Amino acid sequence: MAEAQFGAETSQRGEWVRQANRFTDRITADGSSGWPVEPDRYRLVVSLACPWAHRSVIVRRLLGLEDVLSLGVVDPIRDERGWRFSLDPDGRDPVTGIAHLSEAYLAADPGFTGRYTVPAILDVAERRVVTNDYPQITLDLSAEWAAHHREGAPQLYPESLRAEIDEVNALVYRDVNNGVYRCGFATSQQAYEEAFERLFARLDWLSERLAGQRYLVGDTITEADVRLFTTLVRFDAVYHGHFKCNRQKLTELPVLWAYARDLFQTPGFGDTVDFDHIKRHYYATHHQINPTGIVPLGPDPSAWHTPHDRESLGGRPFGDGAPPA
Ligand SMILES: N[C@@H](CCC(=O)N[C@@H](CS)C(=O)NCC(=O)O)C(=O)O
Repeated sequence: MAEAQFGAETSQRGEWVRQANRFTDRITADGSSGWPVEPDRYRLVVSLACPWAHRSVIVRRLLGLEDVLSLGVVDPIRDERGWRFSLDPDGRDPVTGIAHLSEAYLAADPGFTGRYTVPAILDVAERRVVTNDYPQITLDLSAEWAAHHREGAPQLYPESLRAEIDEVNALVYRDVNNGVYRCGFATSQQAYEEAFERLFARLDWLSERLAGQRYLVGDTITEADVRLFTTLVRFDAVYHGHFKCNRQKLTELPVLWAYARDLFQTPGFGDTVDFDHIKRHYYATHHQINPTGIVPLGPDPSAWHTPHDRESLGGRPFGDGAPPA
């Protein structure tokens, strides 16, 4: 199933072209979208393996939204019906009662034929997907859910920095976040090489930028750091080998490695990383690029805890605010 779905997203030149997000409704503070922000009404469903979903897990935690927006975690290994709640008792999500995420997609649109993707926010009572629009989900957690943020929550998407954050995010998305997939899912040598060159050129650009500043935009953590982190933290575990992104390992790129460790050691980042889910998902489910399904034992993750020495660059992770508890 996964192979056929990936086939539909492969161009004639062998390039990977990601499907558009189908459910783009927004949950808003004023309810004008028809989906008002409301504690306990919605459920965020993620795979801990998935970098797009990981963004929302980090942002939810940094903003202290755990008590108002619950989290469902699917099994990193999908079956023929896609993501499933087989980690939960009786194989059902304890809040919505569904066994497969596809049930919530089909409840929203019985004719849906795309991939059933995470992250998705479900309306609990209706057991249906409201949105799988992952770039908008995190921005809305910042802007629309502000009334429910914890005290001292950071401004991840401040008005004054939005243009710069958007600009950095667009480049990081094209060349890095999605760039690793374009390497891994390329089906022609040329498409792979083009994606590879763009990826590492952008990592060089990021290294230069981050050599003199602690965070990507401004002097505190923003949405831009969250988005880059979820790719960097997977780099050596899966992208370097499985997706053939192997000019260097992250650990061989000193600035980015220190930057990634700095974030990893910040509450909300490293404590949301699950290397077991990450490695099993990528290596065991992309049969077209790893037919044996063997999951490598390395790399040793203990290096993530070594000192990063980036405090001297100035900046404080949460500005005047406090880290999440
Ligand atoms: N919604 C986006 C991005 C989210 C995404 O790709 N999530 C992956 C996991 S990292 C997924 O859910 N894949 C399900 C599948 O391929 O069937 C998309 O449709 O491409």
